[in-house]
Amino acid sequence: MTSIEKREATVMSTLLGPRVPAEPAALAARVSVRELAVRYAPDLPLVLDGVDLDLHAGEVVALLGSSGSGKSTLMRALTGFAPITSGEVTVGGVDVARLRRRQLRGLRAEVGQVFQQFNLIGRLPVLTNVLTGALHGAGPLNVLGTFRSADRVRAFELLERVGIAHKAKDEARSLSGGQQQRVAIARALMQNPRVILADEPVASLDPTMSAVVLDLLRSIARQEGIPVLVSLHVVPLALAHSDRIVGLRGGRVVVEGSATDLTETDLRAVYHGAATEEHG
Ligand SMILES: Nc1ncnc2c1ncn2[C@@H]1O[C@H](COP(=O)(O)OP(=O)(O)OP(=O)(O)O)[C@@H](O)[C@H]1O
Repeated sequence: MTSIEKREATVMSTLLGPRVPAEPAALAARVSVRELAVRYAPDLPLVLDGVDLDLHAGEVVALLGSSGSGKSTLMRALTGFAPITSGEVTVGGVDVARLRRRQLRGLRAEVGQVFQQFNLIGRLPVLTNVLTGALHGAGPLNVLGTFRSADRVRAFELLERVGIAHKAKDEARSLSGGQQQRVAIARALMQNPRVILADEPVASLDPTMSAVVLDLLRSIARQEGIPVLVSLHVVPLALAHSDRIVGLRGGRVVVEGSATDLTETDLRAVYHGAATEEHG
């Protein structure tokens, strides 16, 4: 350790207090949710109630639940877009509820998001769409509206990674749904994300393309070590393309476990249970 490093270490330990043995990086959850409750307004009921969730490097976790069970709200809470009424949400060790607006922007820059409707800029070339992922960070756009060449190289590599580099110059709107979703994934990767949140990413795709996109997310999770949280409405897709399942019903986690161990009873708890409660 140099003398500067020693001085920094002393300052940090003064600021942070005695050193607590850290969890090994590979075991520490990238995302941790504890006893999360969300209420959108004081006069509205809880939308999430006592939710626990961990996301680890390299895993795909599928979020199941009927419409209105709180899947999107849980994802929004991870980026501070849903109010954290009580409980704790940490992303990369950062307590989301404590962040000020500017810090929240920083956090969002490190969270890759993939949506059902792709959210690309249709009239812009595919490569430019991927490059916009870099804008979340330091803003490498210069006054002429062009991007740094290093970013262009990286964006092209990411298009190769998702298998559509040959479409780099095409307008995004000219691509098929499956291709557009792969552009959206490349854009998310351009952010060098700590985690990827995919909210119903295959709801607009046919079964073949759904499998391609979910396979891609899984290979990214494994190869890049990025946890992926994906909400899905099609149970067989969740079973085939995720490592773990978290089932929400009425804002509570009612099922949590390995995708290979999910039983009919578990599924009933997630779906039929809700219907029984509502209509019974
Ligand atoms: N901004 C908001 N203000 C008030 N209530 C909201 C808001 N957003 C969502 N809700 C309510 O929270 C509940 C959960 O909604 P959410 O969108 O999280 O469910 P979901 O499981 O993602 O549903 P879907 O599968 O239909 O997308 C619903 O009752 C919804 O009406």
